[in-house]
Amino acid sequence: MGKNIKRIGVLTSGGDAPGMNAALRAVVRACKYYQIESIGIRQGYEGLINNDMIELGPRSVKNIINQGGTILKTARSTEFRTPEGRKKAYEHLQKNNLDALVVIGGDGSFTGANIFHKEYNVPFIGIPGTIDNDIFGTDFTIGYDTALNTVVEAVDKLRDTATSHDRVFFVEVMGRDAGFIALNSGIASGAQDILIPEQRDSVEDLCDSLERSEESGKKSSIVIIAEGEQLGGVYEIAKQVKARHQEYDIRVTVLGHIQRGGSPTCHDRVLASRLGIAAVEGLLEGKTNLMAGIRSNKIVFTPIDEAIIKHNEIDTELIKVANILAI
Ligand SMILES: Nc1ncnc2c1ncn2[C@@H]1O[C@H](COP(=O)(O)OP(=O)(O)O)[C@@H](O)[C@H]1O
Ligand SMILES: O=P(O)(O)OC[C@H]1O[C@](O)(COP(=O)(O)O)[C@@H](O)[C@@H]1O
Ligand SMILES: [Mg+2]
Repeated sequence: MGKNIKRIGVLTSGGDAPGMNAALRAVVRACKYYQIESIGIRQGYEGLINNDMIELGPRSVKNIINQGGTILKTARSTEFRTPEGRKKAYEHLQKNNLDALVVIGGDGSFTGANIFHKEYNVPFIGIPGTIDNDIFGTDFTIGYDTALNTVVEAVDKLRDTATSHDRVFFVEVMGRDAGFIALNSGIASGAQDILIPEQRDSVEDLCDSLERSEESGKKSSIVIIAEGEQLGGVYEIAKQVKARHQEYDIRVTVLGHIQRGGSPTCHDRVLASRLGIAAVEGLLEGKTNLMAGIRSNKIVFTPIDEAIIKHNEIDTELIKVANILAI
């Protein structure tokens, strides 16, 4: 076993994501399997700063594989962004004899862990947990598949009412700076147009698309807009379309945090289970400053700097698919 790791601290940080519990369960059970101890840190980095931790064993994580959210709770900790906050965190880490950390979170959480490592040399491995799927080094982040399915289910319902009233629906989905949720849910829910931050869009193009839809005989349309869209917010975009087409009966729906909850899909549970075990095994092999991810269905470790700085490109084939099917 590498680096004398006997006690691992595990935390969930940043925005919660369905499947974080499944990842926690896998970390705790892998620790037991490899005969080391696992300690749960509550509320992300806040728990390190406030010494809020709990010993975990295989039975402490029973009945959570199917639960959304995170039983450890999560936080966006402003104090951890300060050297003083991280000093307190390190003191409590030492007090609890933690030899390494598993950080389940997004790019922000990894940035924090990286800075902490540079200052105090604490080994850590990150597990990508965010619905946004915006992390380089993995084909999928934990929670993304569940969020996609939630969006598709919701848009299917909107389609029923859109069709009944011959309306145009503008639906805003999450994705702070990324269009993965929008693009994939848009294809799966049969959207007429999909607006994502990675692409240059214009209200003119959007109107063209809606006009084409009318000309081809469609009586109602759904437009999916990522919250990070550069053109502006969904209400503003809807207003601009209405100004050009007063005859359109437009409605706006912001799906919001409903996308962050719910029981994780099979895909997210399996992904989380694999990554949780990989993170523990990585630490025991002496690995650090890496993110465990999955690419082409194989576990891969990516340097954390790369995971933070690089970005997954939007697949242009998917954009083509969306365009062809909107005919
Ligand atoms: N530059 C930073 N320095 C120290 N800690 C950071 C930094 N960026 C993020 N963090 C920590 O990670 C937490 C989670 O980051 P956030 O961006 O909110 O979510 P996510 O990890 O989901 O991207 C922050 O609340 C903060 O405690
Ligand atoms: O939960 P909050 O603080 O309202 O933040 C909302 C943001 O969190 C997300 O749901 C997930 O982002 P992170 O996983 O990076 O935290 C984004 O899609 C959204 O922009
Ligand atoms: Mg983030």
